[in-house]
Amino acid sequence: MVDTVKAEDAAKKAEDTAKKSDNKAGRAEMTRLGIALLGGILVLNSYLSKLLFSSAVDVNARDLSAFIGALMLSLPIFWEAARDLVRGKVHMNELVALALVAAFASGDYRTAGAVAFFMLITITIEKRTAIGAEAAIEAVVRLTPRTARRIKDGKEEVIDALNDLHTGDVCRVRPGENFPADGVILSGVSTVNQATITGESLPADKNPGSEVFAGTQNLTGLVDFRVTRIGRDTTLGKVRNLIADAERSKLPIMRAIDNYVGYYTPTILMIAGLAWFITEKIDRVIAVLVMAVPAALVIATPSAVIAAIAAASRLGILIKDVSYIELAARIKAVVFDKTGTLTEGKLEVARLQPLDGVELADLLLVATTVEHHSNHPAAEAMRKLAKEAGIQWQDPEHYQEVAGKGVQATFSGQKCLVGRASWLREEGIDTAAMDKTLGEAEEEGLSVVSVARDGRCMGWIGLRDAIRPVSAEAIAMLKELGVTQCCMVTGDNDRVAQAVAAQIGITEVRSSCLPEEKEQYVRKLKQSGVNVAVVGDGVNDAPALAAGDLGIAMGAFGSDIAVQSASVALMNNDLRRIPFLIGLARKTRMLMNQNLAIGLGFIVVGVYFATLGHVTPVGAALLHSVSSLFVIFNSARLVRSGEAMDQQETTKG
Ligand SMILES: Nc1ncnc2c1ncn2[C@@H]1O[C@H](COP(=O)(O)OP(=O)(O)OP(=O)(O)O)[C@@H](O)[C@H]1O
Ligand SMILES: [Zn+2]
Repeated sequence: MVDTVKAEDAAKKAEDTAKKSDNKAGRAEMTRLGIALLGGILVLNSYLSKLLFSSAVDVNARDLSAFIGALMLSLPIFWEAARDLVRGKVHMNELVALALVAAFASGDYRTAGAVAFFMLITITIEKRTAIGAEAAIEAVVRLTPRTARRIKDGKEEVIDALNDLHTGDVCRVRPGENFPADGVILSGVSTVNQATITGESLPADKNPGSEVFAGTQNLTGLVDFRVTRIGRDTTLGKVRNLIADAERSKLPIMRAIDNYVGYYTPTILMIAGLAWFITEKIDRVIAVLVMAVPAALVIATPSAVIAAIAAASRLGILIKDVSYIELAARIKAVVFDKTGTLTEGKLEVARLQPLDGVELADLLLVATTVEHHSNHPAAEAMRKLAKEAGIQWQDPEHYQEVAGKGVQATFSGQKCLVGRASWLREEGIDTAAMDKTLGEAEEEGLSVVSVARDGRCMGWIGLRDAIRPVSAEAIAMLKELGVTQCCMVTGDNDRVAQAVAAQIGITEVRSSCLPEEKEQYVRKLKQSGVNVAVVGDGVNDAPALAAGDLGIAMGAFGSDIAVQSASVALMNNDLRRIPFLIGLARKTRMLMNQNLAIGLGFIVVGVYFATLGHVTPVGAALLHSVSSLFVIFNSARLVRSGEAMDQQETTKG
C-alpha cells in the first residue's frame, strides 16, 4: 500500500515537471510578446504624435519614445544574430541586425522600431511552423500514458510508465485508457482503436494472445497484458523516430541552397555598399538590407516537407527519409507481389486430392507435420483445416525451408517434401500420376501445393485466396496518375496469377518466380530507365523491395523485417495509400517549387526596387511578414490532403 502511494506521488511529480516545462516555454514567449507590444506602442506613439501634433510635442520627447521602443524591439534580434554568428550559422537575423544598426546610427529610430517590429512578427511566424512540427511529434508521444497500472503479486499499483516499466511486466488497462507499451494480452477481451498508428479508424478485436500497441486506445473491456516492448522500441516509438529523422534529413534542393548560403550575405553587402556609394542615402541601404532577408526562402522547402510528412503519417504511411518524397513523385512503374499484397494472403484449403491408395487424413497429417515450423500462408491454411478435422500433427526432424519452393523434413524416419510440383521433380520425384488433376485445379484458379513422402508422390492440396476489395481501384488510380506500368510478380502458378491480374486490371504478369527472380525483374525494369516502386509484404519480398527505387512494405504494423528493407512502410493494408503517396509527393514538389520561386523572386524584385529607392525600409519589413505567411499557408494546404481518405472506412486485412 505504501508503495502504491509512493508510486502515485512519483507519477504525479513526473507529470508536474512536464507541465512546468510546458508553462516555462509559454511564459518566456508571453514575456517576449509583452516587450514587443510595449516597444511597438512606444514607436507608434512617436509616429502618431508626429502626425497629429507635429508642433505641440517636444521633438526630443518624441524621439526618446521611439528610441526606447526601437531598442526594446531590436534587442531580441541583436541577441539572435549574435548567437547565430557565434555558432557560425549564416542566417537571416544578421542582415536585419545590420539594417537596424544602420537605422540607429542615422538617428532614424522610428524606422528602426517599425522594421524590428515587423521582423519580429516574421520570426515568430516562422518559429511557429518549426514548433508545429515538434508539436506533431509531441502529440505522438503524448499518446503513451505517463503512468501504468502494474500487477504485482495480484495487486494493482500505479507506476511511472517512462522510468519504472520493464519488459515482462504485467499491466492492466481499463476501457478508455491508452496502452502504455507494446505487448500481448494475457486475459480479458476488448476492442482497440489503433487509428493513431494504422490510420484506420475501424476498431480491432483483441483476445488473449493478441498483440497490442503503445498509444492505441482500449475501448470496451478490461485487459491484462504482458509488456514486450517499451519506449523507443515500441511501434509508436519507431513512428516518432521516423518523423524526427525525416525532419532532419535534407532534400537535394535544400543541400544545393546550403552550398550557396556562404556567398549570399557578401553579395547583398556589396549591393548595399554600391547603393550607398552612388546615392549616399542611408534609407536605401537599410531598405536593401531588409529586403534581402531570405525569410520566405528559409522556410520554403521545410514547411512543405513537414506538412507532407504529417499528412502521410496520419494515414499510416511512414516515409523513412525525405528524399523518398522526391523519388515517389517520379515513379513510373509499380511492381506488386501477389499473395498478401494484391490478395488478402489468408489462404483457405479448397481441395485435398490424395493419389490412389493414399488416405486423405494421411495426406493432411504429413503436410501439416512438415509445415509445423512454417509461417507461409499455405501452412497456416493447412493447420487450420487439420485442427477442424481433429488431426494431431507432430514436430518433425531435420526441418528445412527452401525459399519460394517449399519445405522438407523427416517424419517417422521418412523424408517428406511439401511445395511446388516443379521442385518435387527437381528432387527426383515422379509427379506424372497427378499432373492431370493438378492442371485442372490450376485451371480452376487454385494455388496448388504438392506432397511427397519417401520419394513418392502422395497428392496435392489446393488453396484459394481472396483478392483485396480495393486492389482494382488502387490500380485504376495509379493509371490515372500516369503510372505507365503496373506489374505483378508472384511465386504462384501462372493460371492463378493471370486470373487475379485480369480481375484487377494488371496486364504484366511474371509467375512461378523465385525471390531472386523477382529481384532480377525489378532490376531489369529499372535498367529500362523508369523509376520503379516495389510493393510487397513478406520476408521473401525483401530482396525485391530493396532493389526498387522505392520499396513499399504493406501491413508493416508490428513486423520489423518488412520495415527494415523498405523505404516507405504502410501501417495498414490499404493499397489506395500508394496512389495517394505518389499524388502527395507530386503536390509537395510543386508547392516547394512555388515557395522557392516566391521566396527568390520576392528578394530579386524587392532588392532591385529598394536599390532604386521605391521601397521604404518599413515597407520591406512588412512585405516579409506577408510573404512568409503566404509560403506557410501554401504549404499548409498539404496537411489537409488525404483528410477525405481519413474518413473513409477501409477494409481490414
Ligand atoms: N512453406 C511452404 N509450403 C508449401 N509450399 C510452399 C511453401 N513455400 C513456398 N511454397 C511453394 O512455392 C511457391 C512460391 O512461394 P512464395 O512464398 O515465393 O510465393 P507465394 O506465396 O506463392 O506468392 P507471392 O510471391 O505472390 O507472395 C508457392 O506457390 C508454393 O507452391
Ligand atoms: Zn507475398
